[in-house]
Amino acid sequence: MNNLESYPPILRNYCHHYHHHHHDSNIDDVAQDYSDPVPVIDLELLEEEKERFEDACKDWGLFRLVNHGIPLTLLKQLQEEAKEVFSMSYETKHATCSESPITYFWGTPALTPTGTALCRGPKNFNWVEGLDVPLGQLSKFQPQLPKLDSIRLLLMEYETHLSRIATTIFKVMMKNLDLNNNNMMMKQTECCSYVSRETGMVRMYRYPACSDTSIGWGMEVHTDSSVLSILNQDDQVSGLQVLKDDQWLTVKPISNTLIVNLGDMMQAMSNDKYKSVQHRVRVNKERERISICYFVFPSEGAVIESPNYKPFTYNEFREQVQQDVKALGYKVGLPRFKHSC
Ligand SMILES: O=C(O)CCC(=O)C(=O)O
Ligand SMILES: [Fe+2]
Repeated sequence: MNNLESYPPILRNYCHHYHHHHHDSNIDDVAQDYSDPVPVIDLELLEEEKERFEDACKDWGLFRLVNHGIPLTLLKQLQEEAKEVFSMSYETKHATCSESPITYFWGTPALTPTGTALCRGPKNFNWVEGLDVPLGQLSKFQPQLPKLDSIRLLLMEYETHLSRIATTIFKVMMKNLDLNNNNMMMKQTECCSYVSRETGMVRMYRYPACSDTSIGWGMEVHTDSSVLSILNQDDQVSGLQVLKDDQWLTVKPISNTLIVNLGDMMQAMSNDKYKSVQHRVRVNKERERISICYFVFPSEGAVIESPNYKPFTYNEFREQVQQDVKALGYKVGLPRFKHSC
């Protein structure tokens, strides 16, 4: 591991013995062959290839998006700049929390910001650092650090693409689910209530390499609470795994593709026809991994209604999740809102 001072102190202690192993040859899990069981969906052919798209939503809850219209240069530049931001010293990153809406965390993001993970022991937290970026606020502030300001501008450009993609995908889903004339949709004026730009966010992650196999996960098994999540993952280093038919599959890094996963809100809106997919992130032994994840949510106050569920808003869902994590240590999620509960 190079650039030791960029890592949170506990991570340094656990991984510093490793850096002399770092070399680029002999990396077995870089995708060289493009065979990957993950369904490939062409953004321009969502309606033409309806069946393939429907199967991906029902059987996988995840797909690989191609022909997404985001310039490859933008995807790569974001990856590079995210890497640079993470390579700043830990103290610098930590200090950015207090000066801008962008917040830095490490350990478990769900339980949050810094500090709390310290007392839980090095093997009990997630092997990840992250930056939380509320997209609705990007145009309203200017970070002092030039690196942060530069990534802020890139993210603003990226966000216009992501919201276009999320809206396009969501509209076709609503059509396929035959929800266009549904009560839920009629009450809210537009589908945009369910894929809101204002509440969208990006989380950038760095998963440090770690050869210590007793170290747990980059991120433990979970489903996303979002409507949709769109992931720009490192195009060299793998880590993301998805549960399909009770088996864990590694989602290969393939340049110029995005990974879209359906979140809990989408599963509820579809009345469980579509799946909010379970996934996790493994720690890579040899190389650190960067991923940039976009989450889109319903707008504040948008009510989710479907036969299996009591009507609820995303805010109610989020609060319930926070409460459960605090009280039980894990997220219960959708079952809390089912009629049978
Ligand atoms: O880093 C990744 O590949 C996935 C991250 C993720 O699952 C999440 O942020 O919810
Ligand atoms: Fe996730």
